[in-house]
Amino acid sequence: MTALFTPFTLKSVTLRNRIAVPPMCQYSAVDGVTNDWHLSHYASIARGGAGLVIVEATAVTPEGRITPGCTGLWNDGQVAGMAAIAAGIKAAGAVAGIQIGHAGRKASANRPWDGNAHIPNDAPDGWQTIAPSALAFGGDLSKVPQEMTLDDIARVRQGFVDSARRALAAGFEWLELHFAHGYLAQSFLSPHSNRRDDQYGGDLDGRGRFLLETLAAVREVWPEHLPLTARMGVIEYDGRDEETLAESIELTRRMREAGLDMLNVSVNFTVPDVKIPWGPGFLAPVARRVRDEAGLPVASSWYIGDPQVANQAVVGEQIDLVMIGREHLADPHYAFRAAKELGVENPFAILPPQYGWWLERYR
Ligand SMILES: Cc1cc2c(cc1C)N(C[C@H](O)[C@H](O)[C@H](O)COP(=O)(O)O)c1[nH]c(=O)[nH]c(=O)c1N2
Ligand SMILES: CC(=O)[C@H]1CCCN(Cc2ccccc2)C1
Repeated sequence: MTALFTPFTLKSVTLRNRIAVPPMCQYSAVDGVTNDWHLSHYASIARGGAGLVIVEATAVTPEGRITPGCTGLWNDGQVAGMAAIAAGIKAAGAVAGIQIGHAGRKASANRPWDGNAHIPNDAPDGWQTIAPSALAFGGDLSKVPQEMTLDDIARVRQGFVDSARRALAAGFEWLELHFAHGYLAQSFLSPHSNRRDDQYGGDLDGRGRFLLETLAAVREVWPEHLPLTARMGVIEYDGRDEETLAESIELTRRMREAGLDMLNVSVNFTVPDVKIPWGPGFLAPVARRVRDEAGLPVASSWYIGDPQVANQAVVGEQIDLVMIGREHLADPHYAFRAAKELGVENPFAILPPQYGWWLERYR
């Protein structure tokens, strides 16, 4: 059996293979509401044969969007569109997941193809950003955020809880908390961005509190039998990697005890000037370390698109689930192509019969 194409069971959910489409912003929503772009995008990518499709970072409050085009679940009017997307993913045979988050000091930005930079607060589609401390990310994201009050923290934490309820109502069976990539939760954890001197800052207990409290609060409303996961940066590549990794693994242990079912291991992106050693599967050994030392299944990502690299990452028990992003943008049928390349028997069964029946018979 080719490891990449073996099923994976987490709680009561079984994926048909180890290939996941990670969340990838489409920047195409209006007031957080999805439309036909999202419906066709997610259905067509799910038809490619991946086991799990995770819908893009979806904001838990309006000011938590990265751009004005980001999706939201901060109100009930956003549920119907998400329910149609979840149904389309399931109809294609994949498990429907969704990521919920808050962009923190990286919010209120233009779409990448509109320059990626912060939108001024007084512009029609800009807003005041909030974060653990009044420290700007830097570069094109130079707006100084407002330091969050304890009420802000409680409101955003409740936003995660309410969005999780709406995700469940929409029919999603896999929830991922966005604790990575320099957004709000990650910026609580990092000493680079969290200089608070109250119970949400200081040592790991303080800097990890928002993440742990949010996880515990979401666990209360997310059914025990469905996977509750988080994506978290565990390494910054800022010269302090050993400390960052040790803290991240310790926090992951605590989150596992609080009900986390899997960690999706990623990079921090908390500060702009870092030296990330990009390369095929470069993060897999780091993910393996988190898996072994924190004692829970892990997913991971970043340049694992080559089917041989992806398969090896599973065979070598580095990661349990391979998140393959950009390759799916280039080819929604990535899983079919990988199956052919890895010599899986009957790769045509990976695709829906509308496509597979013909491709198998007339080559
Ligand atoms: C267009 C686009 C949009 C997003 C992303 C990427 C890209 C290209 N990525 C990161 C993505 O999930 C993935 O981890 C990275 O792209 C690395 O994997 P690949 O090297 O692309 O397979 C991303 N990550 C995340 O946690 N939430 C998100 O919403 C997004 N959005
Ligand atoms: C929302 C999120 O986590 C995303 C938004 C888009 C950029 N992502 C990070 C990224 C950087 C470089 C290449 C691919 C991806 C993070």
